[in-house]
Amino acid sequence: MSIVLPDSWSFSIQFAAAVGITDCPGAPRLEFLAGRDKETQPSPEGLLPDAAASVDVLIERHADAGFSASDMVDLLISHTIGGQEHVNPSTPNTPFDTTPTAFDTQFFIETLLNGTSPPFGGVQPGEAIPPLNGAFRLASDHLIARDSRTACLWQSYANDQELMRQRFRAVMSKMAILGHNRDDLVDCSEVIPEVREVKKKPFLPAGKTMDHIEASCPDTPFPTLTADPGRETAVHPEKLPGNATKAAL
Ligand code: HEM
Ligand SMILES: [Ca+2]
Repeated sequence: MSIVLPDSWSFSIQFAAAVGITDCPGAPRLEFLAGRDKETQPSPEGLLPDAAASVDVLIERHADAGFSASDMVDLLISHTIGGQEHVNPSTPNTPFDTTPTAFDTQFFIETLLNGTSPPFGGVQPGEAIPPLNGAFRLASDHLIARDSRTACLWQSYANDQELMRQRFRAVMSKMAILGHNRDDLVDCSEVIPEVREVKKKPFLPAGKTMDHIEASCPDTPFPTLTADPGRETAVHPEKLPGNATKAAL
């Protein structure tokens, strides 16, 4: 049997995301459903969540789209392989954790380190002080990591790669069918490549101790982690994959 699939931007975006993350050790193998219609209208202004917004507003925005506060945390697992160039253009290509090429739990550890390294030129709207030179922290991630509604789930991922991976797969399946009837789509998950394991165990960046963790879940202590040896870690964005070319331009 052959299936004719309509080509569409949403097909390409979903497919590229599901295939793309398999390049990062630790990523889940996402479900991939094909068969979306062509959609040519731009999204209305103001619908995307703003890194400078309060947690109340961010929770409301996600609720509008059918996502709970816990779903919002689960979607933010994506930031373990993220970075920025538009929130503070004076520090382009700065990552959200020290391992932006690994789909690991470092994002949930490092967002809870206290902020000690203000960017040269000052903190911009949507930015919070990062814990390491060369790293970047979104104000939204900083607040959600510490908010009483989300802090315990946030912390639960700090030392649990498998839970984090499973929850990301589940919430991405939910996001993928927004505005669609699941039964109208075709499950093509088998075309998504196999994934690799992340080798390194969760750690504190060199130079940090447990005293630098701003533990924010009253129910459970933050897991005890060991710091990498050596001098305090500095993140060197120009050494990240893909950035060498950008730096040379
Ligand atoms: C509270 C919700 C969210 C906020 C406020 C937020 C905000 C941001 C901002 C401001 C950036 C930097 C963009 C730039 O300067 O180039 C970013 C990057 C990124 N975000 Fe989010 N985001 C949110 C949710 C999500 C979700 C749901 C996903 C995917 C499931 C996601 C995936 C990413 C990725 C992969 C990057 C890195 C892009 C790159 O490296 O070029 N984010 N986010
Ligand atoms: Ca990472």
